[in-house]
Amino acid sequence: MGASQRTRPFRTFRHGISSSLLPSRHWDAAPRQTSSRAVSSSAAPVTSNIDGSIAPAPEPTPIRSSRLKETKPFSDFLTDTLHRQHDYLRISVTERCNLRCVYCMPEEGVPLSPNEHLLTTPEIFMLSSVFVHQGVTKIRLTGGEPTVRRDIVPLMQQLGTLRPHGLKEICLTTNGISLHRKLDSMVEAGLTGVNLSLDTLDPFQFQIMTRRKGFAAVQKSIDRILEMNRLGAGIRLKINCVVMRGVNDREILPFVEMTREKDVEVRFIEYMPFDGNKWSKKKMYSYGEMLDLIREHYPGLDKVRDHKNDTSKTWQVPGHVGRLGFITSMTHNFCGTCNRLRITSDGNLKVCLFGNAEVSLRDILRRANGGSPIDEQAYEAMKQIEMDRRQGLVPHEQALGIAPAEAELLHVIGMAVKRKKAKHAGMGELEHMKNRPMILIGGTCSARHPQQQQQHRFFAAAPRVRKDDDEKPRLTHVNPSGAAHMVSISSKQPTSRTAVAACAVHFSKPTVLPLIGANSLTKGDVLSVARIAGIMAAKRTPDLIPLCHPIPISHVSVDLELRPGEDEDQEKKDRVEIRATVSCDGKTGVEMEALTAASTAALTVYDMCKAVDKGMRVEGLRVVLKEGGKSGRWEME
Ligand SMILES: Nc1nc2c(ncn2[C@@H]2O[C@H](COP(=O)(O)OP(=O)(O)OP(=O)(O)O)[C@@H](O)[C@H]2O)c(=O)[nH]1
Ligand SMILES: C[S@@+](CC[C@H](N)C(=O)[O-])C[C@H]1O[C@@H](n2cnc3c(N)ncnc32)[C@H](O)[C@@H]1O
Ligand code: SF4
Ligand code: SF4
Repeated sequence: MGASQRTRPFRTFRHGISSSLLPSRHWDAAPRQTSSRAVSSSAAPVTSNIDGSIAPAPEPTPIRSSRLKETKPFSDFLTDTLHRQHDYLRISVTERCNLRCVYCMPEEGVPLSPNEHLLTTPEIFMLSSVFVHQGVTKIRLTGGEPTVRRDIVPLMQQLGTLRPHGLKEICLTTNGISLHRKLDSMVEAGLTGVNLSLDTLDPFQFQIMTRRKGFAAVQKSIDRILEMNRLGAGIRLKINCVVMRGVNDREILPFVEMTREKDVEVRFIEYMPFDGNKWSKKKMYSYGEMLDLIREHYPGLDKVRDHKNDTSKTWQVPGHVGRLGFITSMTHNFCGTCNRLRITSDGNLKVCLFGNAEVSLRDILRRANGGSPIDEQAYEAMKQIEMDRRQGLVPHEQALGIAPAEAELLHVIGMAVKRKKAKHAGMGELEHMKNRPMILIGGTCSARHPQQQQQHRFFAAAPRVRKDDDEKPRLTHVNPSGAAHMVSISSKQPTSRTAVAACAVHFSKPTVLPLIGANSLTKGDVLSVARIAGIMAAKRTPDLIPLCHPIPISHVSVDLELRPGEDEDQEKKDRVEIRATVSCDGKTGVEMEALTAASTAALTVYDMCKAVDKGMRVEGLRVVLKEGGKSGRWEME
């Protein structure tokens, strides 16, 4: 992308859309490449913006790129109102993991998104390409555990093709379990840095902290990196060690010793609270305490100058080859120089690690493919449409293809970045933050008050009609004498069941969504309050819906996503999309609970926004998935 595109002010873009973002040099006379292989690491440097494969690249010489850096103002889309320039993109490539670290994941793992919700490799590449052409110079692949993604190496190869366009670093954060098997091909693809998580140097303690075996495999990965570096690979290696008091704090000094002869940066991370990780202040070992402990044994410990965007504070023991870093998320925030954006594995852009607001980039991309996930074949077809568009064979207004997606992506990214706050909730407040996903409701709702177990007094809702053997219709919620009753489920076996319900609140004004995203409505944090309301409502369903059984719910989550309208005229309005998931181990399904959760969350959004938009509509309440019980899995088409 040329300088003029990079500096184009955001407001100007809103009104003069799309084609200017695809400079003709990217398209004219560009040879069409027909396979995804064409974008592998060995391909000629011909990538373009979102299509990534068909344009002549700028010369990749260091002199020229440094000159460009000096002369080009940074992209306005990636610059926030505090002038922070976001040139570092973290992409989560999977939700899965082969470990269960005590500070990160519950023992049973976390509920995974359906596969089709996750970004495909072409989608990750397309998004990366857009960001790189706007000025992102560093991409970190993370997760979950990124190495468990089957196509992680081909993905990295594709990202490697963005290097001539300004991408300087391709990094990986990994637990190292299977890295040694993929490392060589990753380095060949362009991997420049590995942050490897290792919290202990004791194999038994490893098993306690990760709830899995694998210490030897991690060592193998570290050894292989160091060996490749001795051969000149130049992989920047950092070891991430989360310090928990009473668990692994006795290993701080052995880790410092590791830097004596090994060229690594060992980074001690302050233990952060995440939902379900049983965080407590007592278990958090602070930066100050760690420094005191290390200084006691290494009095000459020296401060090393940090790069302005580093999350860690760097130190070195004189004479040691390696260095020490401290990630002080809990005690000293580093938000003032934040240069990070993140994309979740299901394609949402998050402008802050602790921020609540997310916007879906995946849906914008997929709209350009008629709403379907973009696989390699679809990606090739989209590129072809774009070629045809450039040659006038497809009308410019045609919604399919790459150009409309790219234009909308930049619009949405720019809006989200502009809404980024100065810092997250504030240090110290982190431990009290309410905006975490409330995944597990646990025993509290299943242990209902005995009064809640009684039959319900109301039966105004239309009962289901079932036919008896003699074909006479029978009302299932009414007994033979005509009195309302709850259908007996005593003969049913409990099974694990899940239901997902969805709906949306559509706004009549374009001003509301940004206010919610910036959390600046006078009534408070709309998304958090609505989420809690939905969860509470799910638990109260049998109190609201006549003849509904009280069910021992084991899990409720309510997700709310801000979706900007699809066009300038707001024809498809800005909306908050709501999705409620409820699970139980019970004898009857939980779709009523899911519907109640989704609708209550929607009503709460309505309540909190009615002062700024009286024309809101709650729409599309429906069950989208049911799983478990006799009928197995059902999903709305
Ligand atoms: N507050 C905050 N902490 C972060 C952020 N990104 C990473 N961290 C912290 O940094 C730790 C290590 O993360 P890594 O994935 O290794 O990434 P990193 O430290 O940002 O990576 P580099 O700076 O590129 O080495 C995480 O466990 C978090 O504690 C962020 O955006 N904000
Ligand atoms: C979530 S992991 C994902 C990448 C990869 N699976 C790994 O472990 O490196 C990214 C980083 O977050 C850190 N992390 C996870 N939970 C944390 C917590 N509660 N406090 C501080 N850091 C945490 C991990 O140690 C790891 O370095
Ligand atoms: S820290 Fe990484 S390896 Fe450990 S459970 Fe979390 S995602 Fe998995
Ligand atoms: S908490 Fe948010 S603003 Fe602060 S450094 Fe992390 S991502 Fe940036």
